[in-house]
Amino acid sequence: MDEDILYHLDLGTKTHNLPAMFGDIKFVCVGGSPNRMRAFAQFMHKQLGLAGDGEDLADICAGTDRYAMYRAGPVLSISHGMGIPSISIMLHELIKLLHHAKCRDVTIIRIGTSGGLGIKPGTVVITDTAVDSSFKPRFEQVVLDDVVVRSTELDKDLAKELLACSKEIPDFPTLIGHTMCTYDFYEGQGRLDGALCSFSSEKKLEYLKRAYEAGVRNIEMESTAFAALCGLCGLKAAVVCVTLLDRLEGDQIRAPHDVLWEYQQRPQRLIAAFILKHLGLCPPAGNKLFSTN
Ligand SMILES: O=P(O)(O)O[C@H]1O[C@H](CO)[C@@H](O)[C@H]1O
Ligand SMILES: O=c1cc[nH]c(=O)[nH]1
Repeated sequence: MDEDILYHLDLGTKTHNLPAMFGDIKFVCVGGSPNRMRAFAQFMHKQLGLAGDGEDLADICAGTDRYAMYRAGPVLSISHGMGIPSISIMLHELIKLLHHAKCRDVTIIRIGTSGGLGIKPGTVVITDTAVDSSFKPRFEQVVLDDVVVRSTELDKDLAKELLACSKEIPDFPTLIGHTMCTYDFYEGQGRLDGALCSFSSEKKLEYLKRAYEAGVRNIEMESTAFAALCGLCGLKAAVVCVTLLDRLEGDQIRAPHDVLWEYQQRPQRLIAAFILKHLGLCPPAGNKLFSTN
């Protein structure tokens, strides 16, 4: 193409010098919420010891209110909204952006929240395989009038490396497991508390227990599309989500806001440790990486 307009990011090959803006990016972190992704960029800014306090980082996609994007050194932090259609659009444009910018050896990580299955709330789950609602490692994409089935394998070595990094952060549990990706938060995740509910509590528990038996440890809404798209485009990818509740115990997220905020920081702290290790850096003295106090 003579020109590529990345419409939802408000960036383009003629309007922006993408190699100058992004050519040195090595880590891309994505997550649903714009505020979380700004907080992560500010946190990375401090961890990397960059100049200034990082409080006034500019939103690179400020010209659109679809997604928010921030950078801290070689780390790009982008929001993707909720659900597969939203993350798919963002990933198509992000992957083209990395291509136009001539980025090399990029690792991409989704840092999210999820519902846990049979594990303590606050546990961080590193996904080995993203599975669909039938516990199969596949993502079905409609292309023209065909349903194309794509693999959802993630990089196993990267998952193991992240688990090894988690050993240095002992104040929360981290484990590797399958992540189930659904098209909905309520009926699609077997919740009884939506506006509609068409099944019994017994049926719900029987389904969630079968998911647990199949190796599922958490449930969220983007991982299969993320794994499929990143895998096909040759990006090393990982999914790291904290669990906000145990779905075998209930449906509503009842933890207070300060607890939920601290939970959200757990994947961020793990990924910061991973990035610093890769860059051969140590966290600054008195930082909050290894302790919440
Ligand atoms: O915490 P984030 O990244 O938004 O992800 C999870 O939270 C949302 C639902 O509350 C879904 O998008 C789910 O995947
Ligand atoms: O239960 C939950 C919690 C967060 N995100 C989800 O998709 N499900």
